[in-house]
Amino acid sequence: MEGSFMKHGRQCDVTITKTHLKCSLKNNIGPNVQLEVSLSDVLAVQTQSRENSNINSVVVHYAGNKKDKVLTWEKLVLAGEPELCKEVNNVFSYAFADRHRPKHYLVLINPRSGKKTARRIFHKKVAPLFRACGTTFKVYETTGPNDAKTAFQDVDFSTLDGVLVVGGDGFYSEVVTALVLRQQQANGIDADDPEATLTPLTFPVGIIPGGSGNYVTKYLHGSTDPVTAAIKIVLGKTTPTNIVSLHQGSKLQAYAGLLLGFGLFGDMMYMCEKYRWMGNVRYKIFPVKCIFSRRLINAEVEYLKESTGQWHKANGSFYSVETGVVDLADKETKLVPVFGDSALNLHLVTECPLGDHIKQLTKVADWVSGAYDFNFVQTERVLRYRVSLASLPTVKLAGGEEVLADHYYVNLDGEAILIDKPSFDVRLHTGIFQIFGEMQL
Ligand SMILES: Nc1ncnc2c1ncn2[C@@H]1O[C@H](COP(=O)(O)OP(=O)(O)OP(=O)(O)O)[C@@H](O)[C@H]1O
Repeated sequence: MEGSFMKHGRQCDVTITKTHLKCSLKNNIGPNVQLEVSLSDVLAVQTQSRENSNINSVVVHYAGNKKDKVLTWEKLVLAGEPELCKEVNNVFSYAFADRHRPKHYLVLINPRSGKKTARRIFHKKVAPLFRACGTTFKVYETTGPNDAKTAFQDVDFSTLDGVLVVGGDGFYSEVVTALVLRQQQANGIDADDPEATLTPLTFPVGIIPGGSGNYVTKYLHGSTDPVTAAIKIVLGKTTPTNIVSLHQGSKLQAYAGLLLGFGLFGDMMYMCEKYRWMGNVRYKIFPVKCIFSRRLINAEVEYLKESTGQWHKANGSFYSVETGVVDLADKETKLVPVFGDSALNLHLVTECPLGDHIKQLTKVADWVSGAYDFNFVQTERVLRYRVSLASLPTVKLAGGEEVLADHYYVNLDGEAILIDKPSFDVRLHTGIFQIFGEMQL
């Protein structure tokens, strides 16, 4: 369709094709200003009638592209005769007839995430966008750790188009764990059984970054901007993602959606959690301190190889036993994140000179390819693995239970989990849910 509107008192000729909206804004002192918006970037269209006037307006909300993969919420306001505005609205309704956009969300906010700004981020930057796009939401603010599941009481999950997490990676993992557990309970599956096959979630999960690291959003959108994340959620495209279960004894500890690292990474996270009051500066101090006091841990690692379907064994002393749930794969000179891979890359880091170790860790931190191509890093593509710490000293508790005498930790999505049993199990569960957004390579 074609039509002439007014924009800020100037004539604006609009053409809407099957794929684009094109505007040509008359400019008296220079060439006309052209604007072209792909219909796939249109977030919503509203028509507004003006009191005591025979002119209405159409507001087109769309995603604008800034540099560094950041998206902006843009509005094009066009004034025109009521019939013309109605026609524009009809054209968009027709063009969008077969597109499914989420309509109703459950939003969980961790008010203590990062710099404690998650609440403000959601209400000031995200909620107005959702409202403009006609989406409704129910908000729950947690009152402390492990409170996310309280939000699920009285929620009819069949009416939800998604659950949104406003916070950091640790909170994402807490919410995902609570959602996956709820789904298993509803389907009579014992999540404490490491052999259990999990039932997937029936709705996508989205993240509005509000934490300190925000790596899941960084990996997925290439930016940690909350408006970009909100726009991706409104656009409704999703990516399948995996989780990894961590079992100790006969108990599920948690599900990880980002990473799981035992040894050095666990120690680093434990120290960062212990000194949380120091703010983000702790992430600069303690990783370095932990590298200089790195400890070798005697362990036997059994792993189920993807290629052979057979169990294999590695015995020795390791600085770390680590896996990315979102894998990092070599692509030209960079490491790029891979969601929903068919296997885990298990990295076993063995004895090596400190300088080489720092070089290797720096490559990982800088996302440089070849970060795992060192002779002291053994990498295997696995579906699951078991770490046995049977050779480490243990003590008997009053109740007779035997626990490890020293403290060891797993870094699970940025949270430190104490490993006090002589073994733990890690298992990949593929395609357990969809996450809002598309990979930006
Ligand atoms: N209301 C709350 N008060 C205190 N802690 C909370 C609350 N709600 C959730 N938590 C806990 O806070 C922990 C950290 O939260 P989150 O991941 O959002 O922030 P972060 O650690 O600053 O960010 P990142 O993980 O990206 O570095 C989570 O493990 C979560 O269980």
